[in-house]
This record gives sequence, C-alpha cells and structure tokens, in this order.
Amino acid sequence: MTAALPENTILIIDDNVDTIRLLSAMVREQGRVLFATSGAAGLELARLQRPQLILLDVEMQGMDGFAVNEQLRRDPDLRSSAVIFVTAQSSPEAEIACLDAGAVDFIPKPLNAAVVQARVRTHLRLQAALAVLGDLANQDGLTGLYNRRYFDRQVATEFARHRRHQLPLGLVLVDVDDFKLFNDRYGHQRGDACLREVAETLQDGARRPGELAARYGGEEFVVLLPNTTPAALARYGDWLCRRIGALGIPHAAASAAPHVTASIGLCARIPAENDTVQGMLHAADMALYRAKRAGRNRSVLADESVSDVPAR
Ligand SMILES: Nc1nc2c(ncn2[C@@H]2O[C@H](COP(=O)(O)OP(=O)(O)OP(=O)(O)O)[C@@H](O)[C@H]2O)c(=O)[nH]1
Repeated sequence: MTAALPENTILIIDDNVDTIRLLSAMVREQGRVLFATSGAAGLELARLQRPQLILLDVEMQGMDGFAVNEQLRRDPDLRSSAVIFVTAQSSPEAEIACLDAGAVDFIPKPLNAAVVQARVRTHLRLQAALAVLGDLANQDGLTGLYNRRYFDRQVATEFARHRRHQLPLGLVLVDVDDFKLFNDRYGHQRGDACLREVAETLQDGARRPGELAARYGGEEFVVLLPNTTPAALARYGDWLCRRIGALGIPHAAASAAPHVTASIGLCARIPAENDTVQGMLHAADMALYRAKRAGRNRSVLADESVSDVPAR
C-alpha cells in the first residue's frame, strides 16, 4: 500500500540569493535542493513538492520566517515538513523562540558547512523514521491494507471534495461469506491467509489514483472509488465478486459455493448538502445485508443511488 520512499527534498527559503547559493552548495549531496526567495513563493513550492526539510530564513522582507512557519504548521498538508530556522540572531532567547514556534532545529549564521550538514543529516533521518511510523499507523497488521482509522480520514476528505465538485462517490463494503464456518473448519491460520488473499485482490482492484482499499474490521473490507457512477460501481461489484470466487480457496462448509465467496454492498452518490459519510456507509451496509439475504456471493447496489450522471 505504501509508495516507495521519495528522494529527500530540501527547500531553502531565503530572500538573500548569496545565502541560498551557499546553503545549496552545503546540502546538495543530501537531497534534491529547491529554493524560494520569498515566504509566499516558499509556501507555494512546499505545497507542490512536499519537502522533508525546510531551511527557513528568519529575517526576510515582507513575510518573515515566523509567519511562514506559522502557515506551514497550520496547513495539514504541510505540517509534516520539518523546519530548521536559519538566523543571525544567536541569543538563547532567539533560539528558544525558534523552537517554541515548532521548528525542529536552529542553524546560526555565519554558516558552517559541517554544522549545517550534520543538522540536515540528523533531521532527514528523523523524518524518514517518522514517515515509516506514519505508514505503520495507517496500515492493517494482518493484510497490509490501509486500516479503518486511515479510511475514516480519507473518506471524510473525499466525501467533502465530491460534494464540493458535485461528483458521484463510490463506496464498496465487502464481507467474506460464512467466514466463521471457514475458521471452524480450516483453523484460524488458514482464515488469516484467506483474508490476506482477499485483501490482495481488493488492492489489485483499487490501483487508480484516489482509489483506496482498507480493512474495515474482522472479515469486512471497504473500497473507496472516486468519481464513480452507480452503473460503473455495479459493474465493479460484479467483477470483484467474480475475482474473489476465482481465487478458488476451498470452503466446503460455505452455503453459496464450495469455495470462498464474498457479499458486496455498493453505494454511489453525489453527496447532497445534508448527506453524511455515515449515511452512505449505512446505505452500503443495507445493500450488503440484502446481498447476504439473497444467498450471498453477489453484489447489490443501494436503492437510492442516482443514475443520471456521466459514466466513469
Ligand atoms: N482468521 C481470522 N478470522 C477472523 C478475523 N477477524 C474476524 N474473524 C472471524 O470472522 C468471523 C465472522 O463471522 P460472522 O460475523 O458470524 O460472519 P460469517 O460467518 O462470515 O457469516 P456471513 O457474514 O453471514 O456470511 C468470526 O468467526 C471472526 O472470528 C481475523 O483477523 N482472522
């Protein structure tokens, strides 16, 4: 689920071109170096490039380093970039003010190459460790898919985005059929292996940008499909059902087939003003319930889904 770690990116924000040149030369071996000569340009670049580390001049014309840092800290997308303040003010008070503002470190001017490199190295290492921890916190330990915590965050963001742009959002609940009987018959370890295989199938079927498969709990999974019409979602549900069946995992005690199958509840909607994520999940859950009641091993689209939106 996790993309390969990107190369380290270091952004220098300083209104003095000579300082930028000097700092760039000092840190260029340690990552890709970008620079901006004003706070506003620096924020713009940070938004586009998501640097691991920002070397931020405190005393700049216009927006000073503290103001830039405040905006960085406030923006959830930028908060993970570590800021090292660079300043000619080397009093203990100035140093404390930098750290209190949320910077991870402080580099005094005049610049010393060895000190700059050591600090940058340390914080790039810490950033890499934090990125690994962040990924683990979002991951389900058994299947490697995203966990429910991460899904809850993403679905809220996507729901709001789809409402803003009036696009249909697709939600898929997948529940492995008669899984208690599978565990009873084949044991918990084979049960775990089965869940991993189903998870892999879901992951394979959610590779387009913005698509996301997560473990929702126990033997239940959820897939989020941006900009997906009810008709396209119904096709996806049928396809997924067939793919899970085609894994051919024997399940002699199952009611729908002699192999592992899944029931799938689908909901695709353009979120209305008074809609909620919970409302969509509830609709998908009701559809899943109907799939179970109708004999399992099938996908069912929630009743109220709109169908007059362009095809995906
Ligand atoms: N092996 C394994 N089993 C799990 C895991 N999480 C949940 N389960 C089992 O999944 C089973 C789910 O059972 P039920 O909720 O009764 O549903 P079901 O047997 O799949 O029946 P239907 O959903 O009606 O088809 C329970 O026996 C749980 O113990 C897991 O991580 N590993």
